[in-house]
Amino acid sequence: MRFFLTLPDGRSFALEKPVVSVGSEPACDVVLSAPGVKGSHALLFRDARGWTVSAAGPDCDVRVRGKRVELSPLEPGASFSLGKASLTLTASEPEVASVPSATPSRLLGVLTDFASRLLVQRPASELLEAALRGIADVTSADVGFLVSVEGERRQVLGATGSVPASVVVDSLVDQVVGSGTPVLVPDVAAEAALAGAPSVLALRLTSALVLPLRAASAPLCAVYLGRRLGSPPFSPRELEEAMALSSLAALLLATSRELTDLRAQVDSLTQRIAAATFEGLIGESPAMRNLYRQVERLGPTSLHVLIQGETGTGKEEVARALHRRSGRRGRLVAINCAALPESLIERELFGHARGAFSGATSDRAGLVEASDGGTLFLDEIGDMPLTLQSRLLRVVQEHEVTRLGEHRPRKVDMRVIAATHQPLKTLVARGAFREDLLFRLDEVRLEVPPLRERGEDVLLIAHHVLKQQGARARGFTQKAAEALRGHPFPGNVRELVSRVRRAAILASGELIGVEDLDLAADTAPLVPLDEARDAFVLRYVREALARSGGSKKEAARALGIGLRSVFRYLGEED
Ligand SMILES: Nc1ncnc2c1ncn2[C@@H]1O[C@H](COP(=O)(O)OP(=O)(O)OP(=O)(O)O)[C@@H](O)[C@H]1O
Repeated sequence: MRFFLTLPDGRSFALEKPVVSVGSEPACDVVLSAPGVKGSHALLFRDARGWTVSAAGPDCDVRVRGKRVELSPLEPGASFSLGKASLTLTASEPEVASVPSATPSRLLGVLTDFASRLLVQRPASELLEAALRGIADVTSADVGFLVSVEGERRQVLGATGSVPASVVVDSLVDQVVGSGTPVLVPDVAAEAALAGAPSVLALRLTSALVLPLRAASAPLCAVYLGRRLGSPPFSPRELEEAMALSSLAALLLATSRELTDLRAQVDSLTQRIAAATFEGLIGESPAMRNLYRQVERLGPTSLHVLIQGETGTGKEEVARALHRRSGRRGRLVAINCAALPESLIERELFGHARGAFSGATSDRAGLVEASDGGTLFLDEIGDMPLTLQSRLLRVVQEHEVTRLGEHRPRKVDMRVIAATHQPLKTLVARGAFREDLLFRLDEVRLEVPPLRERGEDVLLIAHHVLKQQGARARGFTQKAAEALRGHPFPGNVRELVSRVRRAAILASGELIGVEDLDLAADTAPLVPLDEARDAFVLRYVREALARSGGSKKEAARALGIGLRSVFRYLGEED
């Protein structure tokens, strides 16, 4: 059954779309100029029960049998009025027997195929081919092809049979690409403008259906379906089914593209991480590369090293890297001076003789002896009690240790690496740290930069942690990546690692979002504007410095400010 709208001037408008707009504006499907007819006055739409008329707004006068209505079903033959214009819905049997529209099982088959392709990732070209085959099958098209349109460039991406090259320069394809809406031509012969179209001639078509297929940022495609002599024309119902499938296919393509992009991103990050890894440390920022060079140079020497950096920046990792690069055959023995009470540090470090204190039931070597031939790592050296510092000085200076309760010193060959987040010079000034010990430990100093000055390293480490977790999520949303880059990370790498680990457990999809990382910007406490501005300027200047490999001159040039300003913002004297 085909439906028509008979207009006041006797013209008949075929209702071939499921929704038809009526009004005085030229953009409407049915343009009516009569008193009382608004720009966009009414919509006619079709569902399983038939056609319904609906007023487009509260001031649009729509009447059925003289009664004003907002919404009213229309029987075939029913008249209704829009303003002063009277219209009638008429129905007629199609002149040619129609092809039975896709049976539910055929539609279901195509839908199932689409769904299964969502699960098994295929290349986009394969998905497009499958979409074309599915749509051509459901609409019982005699021919079908798919053209991609990128500017002037057109390309046949797939076809159900052989398709001459001339069809790509086709006015129907132009029309669909230009408007982004489908075109249904039930009877090509009746449309003089189309009768000579290359596709119609080359494929000997009697009826055509052309649909747009757009998948996110992918180039627009047109699905061209045709029927030949002997086949009935395409129907509006087939147009609807084809459009539904084309939308689904677009979704399928968009998802496939997203997954492909994500995989490519993960692959490239994996390669970047591999190239940016040095002895367990990850980072490709100039600051970290500089650190790697220093570790490489200092590793094989026997110089004592003082590692300075904020908490959680990776000082212990740097100490381990130095030890591995030292070639020393012994172990790296670590002690955290902040974690133990004074008496325990003493026993742990220096060892004791049997009976040295109550409970000392046997002789025991300390960590200093255990590091013989290797490295002694003294973490949080700033917290080493003053009373123990002189004993430690002897160890560092003389390379000998005396166990508690003994008088005989024992020779040890170890290298000392100490780490601290505290400014030891200030501790010396306060009398809390021995200056002579500082000189001994500070033969060379390594600065581990805070994470916020390492640029993209944040993302590399985040991806590495995610991979290590073996989580379902394989990446971060754009917003989450931006939030990670913008977060100041007061707890440095340790904070980053724990945030990502937690997010990996919480995230339910392929990508970790800002909410999973608990980094929503608006949850941060507000600070006075001046403070926020200063903090931002400092961070930005440091970032510029990091990107310019530490060159203040280059950073100044990149920021468009003078060299003196760079010093000023960094709080340094020039
Ligand atoms: N560059 C890096 N790449 C990857 N992981 C890192 C990096 N730096 C540190 N980590 C990880 O971050 C965590 C903290 O590092 P580490 O314990 O070495 O920091 P720290 O500066 O010694 O901390 P603290 O100041 O508390 O002693 C560890 O899990 C470590 O493996």
